[in-house]
Parts: sequence; C-alpha cells; structure tokens
Amino acid sequence: MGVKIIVGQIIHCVAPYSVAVIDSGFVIIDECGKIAAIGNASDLETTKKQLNLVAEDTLSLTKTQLLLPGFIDTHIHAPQYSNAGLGYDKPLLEWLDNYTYNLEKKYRDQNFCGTVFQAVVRKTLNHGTTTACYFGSLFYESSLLLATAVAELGQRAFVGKVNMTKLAPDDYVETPEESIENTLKFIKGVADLGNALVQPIITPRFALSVDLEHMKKLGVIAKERDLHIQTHISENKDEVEMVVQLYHDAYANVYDKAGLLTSKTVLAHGIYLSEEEIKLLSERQTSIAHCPESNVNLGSGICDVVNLRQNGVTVGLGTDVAGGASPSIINAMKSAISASTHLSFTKENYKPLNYEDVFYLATLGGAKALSLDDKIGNFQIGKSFDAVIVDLDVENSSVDYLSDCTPQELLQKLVFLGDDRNVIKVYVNGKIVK
Ligand SMILES: Nc1nc2[nH]cnc2c(=O)[nH]1
Ligand SMILES: [Zn+2]
Repeated sequence: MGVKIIVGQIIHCVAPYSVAVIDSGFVIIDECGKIAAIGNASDLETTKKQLNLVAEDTLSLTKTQLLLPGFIDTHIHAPQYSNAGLGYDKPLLEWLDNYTYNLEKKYRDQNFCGTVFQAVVRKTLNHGTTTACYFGSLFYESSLLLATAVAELGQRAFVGKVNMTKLAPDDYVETPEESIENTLKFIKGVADLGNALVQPIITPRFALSVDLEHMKKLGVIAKERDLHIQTHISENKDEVEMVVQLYHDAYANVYDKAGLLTSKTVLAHGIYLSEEEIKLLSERQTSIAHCPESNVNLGSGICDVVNLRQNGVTVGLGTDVAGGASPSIINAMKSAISASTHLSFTKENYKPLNYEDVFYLATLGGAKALSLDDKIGNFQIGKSFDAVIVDLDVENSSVDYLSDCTPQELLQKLVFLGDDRNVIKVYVNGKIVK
C-alpha cells in the first residue's frame, strides 16, 4: 500500500457535536493506512515537501463528492440479518420469543452461518460502515465464523459470542459453565485470527438472560483481559419491570453490581433510564448505542439523546438489525433526527438533534462510544484512515442533483436522502473495501 492523497471537500468532527468543514482540502494517508497530514489544498505542495513525498496516488474529488470519516454501527445483530423487516407487530419480549431465538438457534449449522455473515458484512461495508459492534449468536463456532467474515472482508469490528443461560428455548441456552468455557474459547479463537481490526467483546444478552453471579464472572473476564463489553439496557417497559422484580434494583445498578459498567462498555437503547441511572453511566463513562429505527419498529419508545448528552453520557448510533430493518447508518442518522423531533413535540424548549449532531453520533460519537476515538472517528493526524467518499450526483440514486450545493448542503442531502448508492468508496485502515 503506497502513500495516497485525497483532495476535495472534507467534513469531520473534531469535538463532540461540532462539525468542521474544509471546502477545499487534502488528506495524506501513509503506507500503513494512517493519516499523515490534513489541511487546505493550498498548503498541499508545502506539506508534501515537508513530508518528503515523491511518487504518490492522488484522487481529486468532484464538487458533488465529500470525504467523510467511516460510519460506525455501535450495535448490530449479524445473525438476525435474515429477519430484517419481520415481526414488528410484536413488542420486544414477544418478538424475541417468536422470531429472534428461533432464527438465532439455526446458527448451530455452520453452512447457514457462512452465507449470512458474508452477506451482512458485505452489506454494511457497502453502506459505509467501517466499524461495527456485532452481537453474534450463542454458539462460539458460529460467532467465530462471523469474526472470520469480518477479517476477510476488511471491516473493523468487535464481535461477541452471546451469553444466555435462561429465558430462551431449551435448545438455545447454555449452562453457566458452558457459557464461560465457550466464551474463553471464542476469545482465543478471535486472537488466533491475528487481525488487529477484529476484537472479541463480552456479550451477556441482557439482565434477563443471565443471573448476577454469571454476569460477575463475565465482568472478571473482561477486566482481566481488558476487553470491551456490550449488552442491552432499558429498551422496553415490560423488560424494565421484569428486571426490577427479579433483582429488586434499578437496571443500571444490576450491571454495576456485576462489574459490567466500564469505560469500554456500550449499552444498547437506554430509553427508560432514570436520572440516577444516567448519572451512574456518566460516572462509569459507559456509553449508549442509540437505535432509533429499532425503537420505533418494536414500539419500544424514544431515547432522549439530548438529555444523555447534557448529562455527559457518550452516545453512538446503532442499526440494531433486526430490530432495525435497515443495515445503514445513513438511515440511522435520519431516524435519530426523526425520533428527536417527535420528542420535541411533547417537551417545552427542546432543541432536537439536527444533521450535524447525528453526523457526530455516526462518526466521532460512535468511536468514543466504542472507546476507539484514539484510533478512528475523524481525520486527526495519526489515526487510521477509515473513511467514505460519498457522491450526491450518481445515477439512479434517490438524489437528483439539480443545483449547486455547499458541502454542508451535500451532507444534509446525504442524511435525508442518501443510501448505499451514494457511498462510492469505503476505506478501512487505508485499504479500499468497497
Ligand atoms: N432489540 C433487541 N433487544 C434485545 N434485548 C435482548 N435481546 C435483544 C435483541 O436481540 N434485540
Ligand atoms: Zn440489540
């Protein structure tokens, strides 16, 4: 991989909820896929001299194209991909019982896994997801096949083997002993892939699937091995009530007692968190994966991202396939604006999220939520070049480009009208993956 230069309109976030636009800029990517320089195009020649660059591969973008950081999906269930669009007439717990577990248990079959996992990774890459935080299935062998597909197709990802010992069909639970043993095998299996972009993540399904002692053991494994953790929290009113009845404590406190609330933990949903629970997450530097499309499909509710932000909780976006039907973070950006705007109709003096806010959530916010913001999320020098080039003037997309747009306007068109047809190139760690 040689040195690359991309010249054109660049948008990224350099601070939370703050968008930086370079109207005519450049990014230089070194041989290792890291960002060597960024600046105004007028300074490119001087920078090249300073860096002693000779032969290089330069790509000049058109005026309908933007260079953006890659999109980050902080919560997606790969095995549920084939259920996308199904069962949304049922609330969460019924949907899990009627649709989700019945599908996920088929992942005992390795042939079935391979086909679906290749498809989901290919699909998310095509939509510009350079990093995904995946739930696998209960089976460690199948979850390893997911990690393998991710490595083969060149995505950056966390992959989790799901831990579940109860509240699911008999043929889709493990004993606590099996659960720990297979988690350790899974962690070793991912390490054996030897791909720095693919990491295992500790994945208790939710507080109803595992008991406290078991969660504590998973917390110890995460601590000893410095691993990330993902699970679900406060998604649905019935779920929250069951958790409180079972543990006689607030949802977030249960995870805290289990040692699962760390700065490397991402919790999906967080719709019904109390102010005390939000404060606890903020203290623990634990993040929320906001999954607005899923929250509507399953009739779960609306997560108040503005309130989380005001209380210092980091938020990223998730598709939550198959609670969400769309594998696209572009779609998640639009859904997040819609959810927030709906919330504003019932609240006084409430400023909903706008296109810049959701662009932050999709990029730097997602990187922070996954504790990867030292590596990705924007075009800071030294970070890995995970990026997308979008074009708002491609044939047969939803966008008819009929008059000149500023870079900010192109971004708005992307958020409200864009899809994978507008994502024309995708890079992970400097390598082209679409
Ligand atoms: N949306 C969603 N919520 C969950 N809570 C526990 N499991 C799941 C799941 O698979 N999807
Ligand atoms: Zn989920």
